[in-house]
Amino acid sequence: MVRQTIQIFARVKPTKKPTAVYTVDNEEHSGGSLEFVIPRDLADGFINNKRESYRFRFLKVFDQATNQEEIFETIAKPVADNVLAGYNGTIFAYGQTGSGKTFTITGGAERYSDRGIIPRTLSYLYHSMVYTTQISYLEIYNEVGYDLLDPRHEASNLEDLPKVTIMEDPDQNIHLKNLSLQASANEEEALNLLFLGDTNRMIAETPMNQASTRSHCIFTIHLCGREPGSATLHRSKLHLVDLAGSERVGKSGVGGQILTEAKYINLSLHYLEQVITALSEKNRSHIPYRNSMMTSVLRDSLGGNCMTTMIATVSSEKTNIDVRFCPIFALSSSGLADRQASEAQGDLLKLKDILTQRDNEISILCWVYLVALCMLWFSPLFHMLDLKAQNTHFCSASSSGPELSIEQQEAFEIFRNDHGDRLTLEDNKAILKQRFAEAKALGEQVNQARNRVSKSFSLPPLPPPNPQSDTVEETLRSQIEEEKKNYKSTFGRLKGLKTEIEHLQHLLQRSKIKLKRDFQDWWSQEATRLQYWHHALHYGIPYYMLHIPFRALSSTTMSSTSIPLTGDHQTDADILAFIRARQSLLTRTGISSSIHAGQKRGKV
Ligand SMILES: Nc1ncnc2c1ncn2[C@@H]1O[C@H](COP(=O)(O)OP(=O)(O)OP(=O)(O)O)[C@@H](O)[C@H]1O
Repeated sequence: MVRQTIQIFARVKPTKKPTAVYTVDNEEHSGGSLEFVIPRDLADGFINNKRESYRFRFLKVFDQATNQEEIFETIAKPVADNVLAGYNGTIFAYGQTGSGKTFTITGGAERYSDRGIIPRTLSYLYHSMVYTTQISYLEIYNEVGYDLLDPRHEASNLEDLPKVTIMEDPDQNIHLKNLSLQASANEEEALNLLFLGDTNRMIAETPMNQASTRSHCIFTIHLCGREPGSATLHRSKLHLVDLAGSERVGKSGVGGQILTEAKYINLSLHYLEQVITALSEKNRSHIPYRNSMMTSVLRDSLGGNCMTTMIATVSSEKTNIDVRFCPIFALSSSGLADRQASEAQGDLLKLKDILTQRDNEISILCWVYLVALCMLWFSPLFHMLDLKAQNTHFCSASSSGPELSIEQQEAFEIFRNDHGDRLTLEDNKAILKQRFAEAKALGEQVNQARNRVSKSFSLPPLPPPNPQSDTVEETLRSQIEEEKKNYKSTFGRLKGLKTEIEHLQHLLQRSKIKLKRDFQDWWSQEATRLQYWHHALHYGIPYYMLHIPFRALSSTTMSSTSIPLTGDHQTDADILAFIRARQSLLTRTGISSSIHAGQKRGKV
């Protein structure tokens, strides 16, 4: 297996504020370099021997103008290709708080073109080949793991959520308990999971960044697929890691919970540095993975034939730049990046080596597989041969043959007599027969004892059935049936009554409304009538004249008087004119005489 080098790139965050003086130098063969010039601060004292220039080497340095597409093409695409080929991969964003790690890994929220490595990689993977894909999103906060895709995240406190724990099987494979693997059939589903996880992340405001991510987040894409035309399935995973911002505790001016978080963050970043430095050392046998949760989780995806890429994000703002305390520069100054730069030229050859090596490994694996298959087929034969050999061996050993090994002697221990001499096969058979007979006799005794015990504990026999109780039961049962029937019919009747009552209530309601309307009509007519009566009395017109139904008068007759029958705004003169007109009309039509007659008969 060819070991892959860990590749480290740097990205300078664009800024509008005054920047520290820095220069970027990207040479084709020797990689890139980033140099900062930080003038000595006189406030530090008269004697100040601090360095003013800091130069760091990376595989490539991306300056402020670099866009997200370029970052994906150079950094993430090669790793994604490697993952598609069946190898694990990890991409880290590493840097000070506010230097652009989340922007690089997830992306900015303002423009579509600001999409970061995760969305672009998902799009690339889904367009590359048909794979079954699963997503997990782990958050490591203060060295405790949480599942960011756990639906309970929104409703519960962090402490109430189940903690993700690391378990190791005998083959030293890592398993994460309580971390869900969510199947995502397409890019959209995967992006939804990313957004769900991002909303659940632990974010706090720090003096250096208003929305500083306080935890390490590992977005893992688990792939399972086969290359076209191949029957072999391969599994691989790609970890996209947004590390919590490293910060100088003194400088960030924080306390309380944020100070605790900062301590955890810095400590875990320190352990990560240790692992990365150890991986880059050629003859290093022990890699300290177990020191932190993050390195334990990423153990199978760091170093070896896994492609590990780091992008060191740098903010060139004067207030933020403190190269001496940014851990990534510690890595760079430890010579790791230097080594990588010089190794950059050999990468192409190495990749070729890897592929040849892989081909060799595959052919070796095929041979091993073939041999294993043969052994599986012939194993019964081998077993028979082995038994035969053992038998011969034993028979010869039991007489006067060669000495047995200690294990064989222990296995054959029962075949010795009281003096420790080995017995012949016939003797052994006899002993076994005798022991078998003894065991049988013992079994017999146990059975007898069991019978005795069960007899002494047996329950009294059941009383014979009582015919009288049967009839009582029968009567009771029929009574219950009768009651049930009664209940059913009563229930039916009640139901009918209820419907009837509801119907009557409805009718009542309607009658009430009608009555109200009739009363209102009657009342308005009565009011008008009273008004006329009042005027008639006033002007000496007999009461009976007003009792002639208004409808008895034809509309034509009324129109000739041009006085309306009813009206709220009639003047006294109008009403008087109406009464007079009615008086003359009654006289003309002769109705007044019949009224007189009726009045006399007491009908009016
Ligand atoms: N390359 C860039 N281009 C444009 N804006 C950027 C770039 N890098 C970062 N930013 C902006 O800078 C701000 C801080 O960036 P970001 O949140 O990614 O920093 P961070 O390193 O993840 O911080 P922390 O460690 O505190 O979470 C954001 O508003 C982000 O949009």
